[in-house]
Amino acid sequence: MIASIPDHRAQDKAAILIEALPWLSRFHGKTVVIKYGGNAMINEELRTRFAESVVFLYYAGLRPVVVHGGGPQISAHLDRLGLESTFTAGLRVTTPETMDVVRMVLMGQVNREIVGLINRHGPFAVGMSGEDAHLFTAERKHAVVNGEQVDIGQVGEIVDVQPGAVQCLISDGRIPVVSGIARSDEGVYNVNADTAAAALAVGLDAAKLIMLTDVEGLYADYPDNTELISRLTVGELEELLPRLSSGMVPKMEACLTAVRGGVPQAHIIDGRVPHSMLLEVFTNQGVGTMVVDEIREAAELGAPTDIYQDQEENQ
Ligand SMILES: Nc1ncnc2c1ncn2[C@@H]1O[C@H](COP(=O)(O)OP(=O)(O)O)[C@@H](O)[C@H]1O
Ligand SMILES: CC(=O)N[C@@H](CCC(=O)OP(=O)(O)O)C(=O)O
Repeated sequence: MIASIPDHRAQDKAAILIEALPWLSRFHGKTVVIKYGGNAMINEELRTRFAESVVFLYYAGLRPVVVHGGGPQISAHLDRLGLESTFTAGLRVTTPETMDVVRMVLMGQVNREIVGLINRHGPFAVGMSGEDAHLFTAERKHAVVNGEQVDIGQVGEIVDVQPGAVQCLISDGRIPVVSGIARSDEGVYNVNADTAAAALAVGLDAAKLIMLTDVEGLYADYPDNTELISRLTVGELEELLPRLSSGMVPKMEACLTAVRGGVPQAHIIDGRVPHSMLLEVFTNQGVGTMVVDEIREAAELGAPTDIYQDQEENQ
């Protein structure tokens, strides 16, 4: 009997699947922290596709951990209550009244919805607040405007991460879904979700931090020029940071914290594109903006680079 040859479409699918092989091998068993921003969860279709991608990563042998935001959802709820949203240097000015709404929307609405969507596929997702089991401990953070410190209320800066409870969930085959609220002996704090995701990625020694947002990645000269920067070293990012504007500031600072803290790669990708996360993890071309530490990368590849040569020349 002669075996029938599959048509071209089936062969194309096989080629796409086999392209993922080196990435499956590289990331098998590795923890990947995914920051899911409020702007990338604006409709049911996107939220459903996001949950599918997370479950796909899980079945592919990675250990996904989700840290979610919900800024637009918090603002919408404050608006319904007749309360104004005020941001200073990209951070929400958080009065005690605002803090109650932040906590309610993040844990009672956004976290529940993500957990529910992932759990359509099996008993995987477990929701947690950064307050649980001392996951995130914070201190009060001040914003800096024109070199002056400005009081922005109950906004926190994470000073300690105890990832034990998250690690237990991962070992038990679960997908932790974490909101960026932090505790302290004085009370609770509202933490920017990008910052919380970076702190957790470092605490878990993650192989990657992926941030989903509502743009393709980091643009070189936003808003005048939307040319995408596809790869950037921590040194280049440090130089660029003072010229960035609000939304991207916490995001790029978070990439810097993660990579400086030992996470090999941090990525900003477009959460409006269904399954963009899978394109980032499993395809050769990648998507969005990737931040790497050039010295660490060179050491892993075992190849001499200009940096090492420069250092030798300077010695
Ligand atoms: N250089 C830049 N490149 C891309 N986007 C930028 C840049 N500077 C500012 N932004 C803004 O940052 C926004 C993303 O940040 P944010 O609104 O906080 O998203 P999220 O809810 O995903 O955390 C973009 O929609 C864009 O308007
Ligand atoms: C201090 C601070 O600004 N906290 C954010 C927390 C949510 C968040 O970061 O959500 P996105 O990722 O969707 O922007 C806020 O209150 O909006």
